Amino acid sequence: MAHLEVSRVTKRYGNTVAVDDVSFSAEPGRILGLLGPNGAGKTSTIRMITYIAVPDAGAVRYDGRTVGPWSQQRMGYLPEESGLYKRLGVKEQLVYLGTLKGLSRATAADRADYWLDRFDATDWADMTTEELSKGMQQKIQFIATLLHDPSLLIFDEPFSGLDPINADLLRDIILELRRDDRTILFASHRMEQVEQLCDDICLMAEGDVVLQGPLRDVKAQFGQNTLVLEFDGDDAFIDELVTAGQVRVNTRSAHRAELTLADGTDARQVLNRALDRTDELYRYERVAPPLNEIFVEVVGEAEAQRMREEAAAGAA
Ligand SMILES: Nc1ncnc2c1ncn2[C@@H]1O[C@H](COP(=O)(O)OP(=O)(O)OP(=O)(O)O)[C@@H](O)[C@H]1O
Repeated sequence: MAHLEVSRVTKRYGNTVAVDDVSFSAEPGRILGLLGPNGAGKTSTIRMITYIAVPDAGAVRYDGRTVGPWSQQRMGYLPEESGLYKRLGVKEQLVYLGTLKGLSRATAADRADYWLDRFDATDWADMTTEELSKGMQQKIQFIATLLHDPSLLIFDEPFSGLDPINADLLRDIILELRRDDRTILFASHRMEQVEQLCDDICLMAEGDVVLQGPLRDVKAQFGQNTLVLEFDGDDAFIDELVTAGQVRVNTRSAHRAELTLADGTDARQVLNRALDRTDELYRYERVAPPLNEIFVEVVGEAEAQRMREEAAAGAA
């Protein structure tokens, strides 16, 4: 079974240790979320997996063998920045990129047609990349990543620039690839996306892995300190709880709030307050914290805030 193993890798640039003794593995049929703020070392790690860079120490193995030019043929990498040729036609470019990965022109053309159709992009086949919107370019780049049928896929912020409909389409295709037993690595700042899509996570900060494992196990470690409330009526009780230091607000809208209990606060106090102040409390649930809160706990509020700002900037 094809399997990716990153084993004690270190990468330095001058005095900067971009990646410091990092280990993790990724399995077929699962999606591993590589998560962390800017500068955490995600891109440097991906560059070693894809053999664009070589580790100063440690090794990356795919299917038991150290990565090299051989493994590049079996990997598909969607980088954060577009790597398309602006002046080439969409299909012409896909065929060319396919031949670079070892496909015959005929096979590359057939696969390009198939994927253009799946992405509802057949009409763009003769347009040049520079004529396309950022979201359309992202779809073409995604197709280029899949064309040679790689068994390992690495997606760096794959949803950037996509509207919700296309993001759903992309998500469906990623899940289809997972069902097809590909090994998938998904790097992102967007914790809610990682949470929705990933089976396993690897959280990096400043070159180190600070948390890793199956998402469900990671969440279970952090207990059920989160409350989901849905209600009708006045929501001022939430402000009172915040002012009293009993909860923090994760998300809040007119009839729904997701709150994190402060240490030492009894969930019952919050329940009683909600019952007392709202017209109707129609949902009260204790759940594991969202990934965002886990991140706050592990790396601190300042770093988490920085990452939320980056995610917001990336989504704009
Ligand atoms: N080619 C390079 N030369 C010098 N320093 C580098 C180089 N590439 C990365 N670094 C440094 O290494 C550290 C890790 O960077 P890296 O790009 O791997 O992080 P990242 O987690 O991918 O961040 P981002 O989310 O911004 O892509 C940073 O301090 C960065 O400045």
